Amino acid sequence: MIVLGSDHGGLELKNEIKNLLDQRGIPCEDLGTHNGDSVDYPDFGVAVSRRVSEGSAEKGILVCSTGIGMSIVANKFPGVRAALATDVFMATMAKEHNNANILVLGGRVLKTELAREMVAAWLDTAFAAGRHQGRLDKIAAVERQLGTKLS
Ligand SMILES: O=C(CO)[C@H](O)[C@H](O)[C@H](O)COP(=O)(O)O
Repeated sequence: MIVLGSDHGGLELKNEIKNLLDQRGIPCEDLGTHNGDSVDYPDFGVAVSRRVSEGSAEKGILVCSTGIGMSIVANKFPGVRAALATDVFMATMAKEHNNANILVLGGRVLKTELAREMVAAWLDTAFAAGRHQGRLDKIAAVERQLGTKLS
């Protein structure tokens, strides 16, 4: 299950991504926003990140105008590794090296076709593990030390 979220600045691209997931037969749930009214990106970033952090969704995709705000929000959540990507190489590395469980995109940054290629690259790439797992373990250790908790 992939959960999707956007603000008004990411709505159009999020809808395109939902089409891509539907075409590929990948189950997804759109947690909003559902229309073009101005909203606050943290509300939707939290909704998606909470689901991934709790484990009720395996992955998430977040879109705001730039992707920056959504990245800031998502990476507050324990166990979330949210990656803001702007090209196919970054989207690929986000999975291969970082095992990112949330991909973050900028709706006012990316052309639709590029974004679709990026999502496909992120989905189709395998985590390389090995030395990269050790680095993720260090991030998880920092999270435990800082005592981040969901409330
Ligand atoms: O990109 C964003 C945050 O990083 C959000 O999409 C904001 O909405 C963006 O800052 C644009 O805001 P506006 O209210 O549409 O002017």
